[in-house]
Amino acid sequence: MDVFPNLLLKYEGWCVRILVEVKRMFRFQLQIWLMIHLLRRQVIPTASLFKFQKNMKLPTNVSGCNCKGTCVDPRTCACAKLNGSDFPYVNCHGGRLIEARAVVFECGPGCGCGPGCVNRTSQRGIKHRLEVFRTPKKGWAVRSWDFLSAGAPVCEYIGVLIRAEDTDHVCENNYIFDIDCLQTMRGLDGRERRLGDVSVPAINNFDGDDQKSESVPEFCIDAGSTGNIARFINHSCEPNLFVQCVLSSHHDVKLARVMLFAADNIPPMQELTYDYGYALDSVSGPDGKIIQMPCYCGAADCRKRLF
Ligand SMILES: C[S@@+](CC[C@H](N)C(=O)[O-])C[C@H]1O[C@@H](n2cnc3c(N)ncnc32)[C@H](O)[C@@H]1O
Repeated sequence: MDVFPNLLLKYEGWCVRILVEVKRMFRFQLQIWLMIHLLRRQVIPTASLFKFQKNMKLPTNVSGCNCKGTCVDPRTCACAKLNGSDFPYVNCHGGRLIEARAVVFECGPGCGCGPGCVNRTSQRGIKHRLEVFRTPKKGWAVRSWDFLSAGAPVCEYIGVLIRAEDTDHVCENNYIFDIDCLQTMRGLDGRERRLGDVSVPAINNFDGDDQKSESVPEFCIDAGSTGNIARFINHSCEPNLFVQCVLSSHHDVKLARVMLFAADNIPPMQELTYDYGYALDSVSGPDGKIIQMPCYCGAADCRKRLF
């Protein structure tokens, strides 16, 4: 008489076990599907970490402001003072850069304020859904699934921080970004033309005109082997992003962080581009001969060459 309830119990046990197994398999499959989907579409939601070349001496951290929580008063915040007694960001939608500057001084590890401070806007990683896609003539490119409003931080240019002299022997690396805040500011087809007057702070021997002729980058970011989505962003002669040098932990402009911000309101799925800022005939090969590269940005005022 007891056999029947025992069988029922056993059957129930099997059912539960099967259900648990199916659930586990489903979860595993879902994970694999998500991974394949992300890899295929290359939607990369977060920024990767910076790496440094061996033997690279990094500048010491500066002591920052004494604010608490979030910085609000530009008259008392030491970091705001470095930005001309103003905050470079407006506190909306996680921070928007008001205007392009030679350098933005953000709050850093030496500051009293917390991670929610508006003057740490560029330090919060990628906030928009960016996608790498294939173009017919320019290889890979980047677009956003989300609307980007003017001044929104898009991503940092991440890679291995190296000395510029160590790239001289490197041929065929399309992913090297020279850290040159003056060039970024005053580049041939750069932001200056688009944005008119910009502030160049007189600090740390970085006072614009005097340095103009000496502007030779000492360091660069090599995203050839390690990088993030920024390495896939193409050049345009009429870009919708701009490069902004940012200092947060130290004040060495030669080693500034390189951030890309939206220059305009950018509708979803529009290719994201910035001005690489090359001067024409400025790139030569190992034999010393000038190399030219055609530009396929398609802008009405395209220079027809990247360099
Ligand atoms: C930083 S990578 C950008 C991502 C690259 N398209 C890829 O497939 O990896 C720079 C290289 O992309 C190509 N590129 C970028 N912008 C271009 C443009 N406007 N016209 C032609 N080629 C471009 C050039 O080969 C350039 O050296």
